[in-house]
Amino acid sequence: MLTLRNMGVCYGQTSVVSGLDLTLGDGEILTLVGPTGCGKSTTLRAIAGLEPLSEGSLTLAGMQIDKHRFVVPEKRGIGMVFQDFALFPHLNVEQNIGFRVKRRQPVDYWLAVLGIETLRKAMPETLSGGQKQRVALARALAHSPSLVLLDEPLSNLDAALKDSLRYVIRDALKTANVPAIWVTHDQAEALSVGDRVGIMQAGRLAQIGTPEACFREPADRFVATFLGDAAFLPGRRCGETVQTVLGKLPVTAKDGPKESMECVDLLVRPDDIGLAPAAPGNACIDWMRYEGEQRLFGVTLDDGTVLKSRQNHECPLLAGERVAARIVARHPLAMFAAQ
Ligand SMILES: Nc1ncnc2c1ncn2[C@@H]1O[C@H](COP(=O)(O)OP(=O)(O)OP(=O)(O)O)[C@@H](O)[C@H]1O
Repeated sequence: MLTLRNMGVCYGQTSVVSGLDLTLGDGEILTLVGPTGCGKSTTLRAIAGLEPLSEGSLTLAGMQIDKHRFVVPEKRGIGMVFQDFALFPHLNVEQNIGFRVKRRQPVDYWLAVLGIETLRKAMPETLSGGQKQRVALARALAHSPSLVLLDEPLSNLDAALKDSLRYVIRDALKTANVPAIWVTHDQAEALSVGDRVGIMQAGRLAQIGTPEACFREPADRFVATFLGDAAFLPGRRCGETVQTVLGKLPVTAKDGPKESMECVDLLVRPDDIGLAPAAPGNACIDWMRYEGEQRLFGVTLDDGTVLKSRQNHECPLLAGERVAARIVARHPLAMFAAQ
């Protein structure tokens, strides 16, 4: 288990990470996403002991660490997986995995679980990127770490391999039942492999929660737009519903300030909008992008609101056509104060 309390990190006088609070349970995978330079790698480096804490504390496997109590990286029991694999070039696969591991059993076990038994005598330079990353993960897990940190583990691999290897890594972490923090640039990767997702902005956690909660009920507009295509439909609040040009819609109405909002914007994603040919309709198609399995449409409603709609690839609508746009989402929409 890992606990961060108000953790902060500075480079010189510059604070780059601050106020991080989180607890990772046994076997829990947290994915960390955010724009470039927001402090994701620095957070991992501080947890690993490669940067000192400037504020707050970190508790890991009974060790309490803060700016006065430092524990060297080798004593933290953390397994690291990097984007450049970082294998020892002069050691073969089983020697890499077994490096400083006293027993043979975990080496054989992770060779088998990760499907690389036949590569045990291979040298790193003869391996593909995907194979190297499996070896790097096996090496991290063979030490029975109390935490695994993964810094962009898939970013040096091609798209098709990325999609399959992400689940291989997730399954291996779950088999080991070890908590992990997995930094990625890829929102789809973060949402699909994390038990929870943390979205960072300018050194702070803007939101942390289950992938579904962060995607559907983002804490703010930054999270809403960072996690996926987002448009905002203006409306006027009346109780638990909001009156918009697309009808009266249910919203996620809960906490404090939102209660007092009257003029609001509702988060609508491309999958929330249905289109049908209609004259006169209520909208016009501005453009269409063919994506293979689907088509993405840019649509302007008659009141000037600009939205996107994603449809099946067989949808025959074309740019310039009049359409009836409607909300097809079956969940209440997230609501923000109007801007
Ligand atoms: N060794 C360093 N000395 C000074 N500043 C640094 C150092 N390493 C990183 N920074 C700065 O700290 C901030 C956070 O960097 P960090 O690498 O943690 O961001 P990141 O979210 O991982 O970015 P990316 O997604 O591009 O990898 C950036 O402004 C970066 O320029």
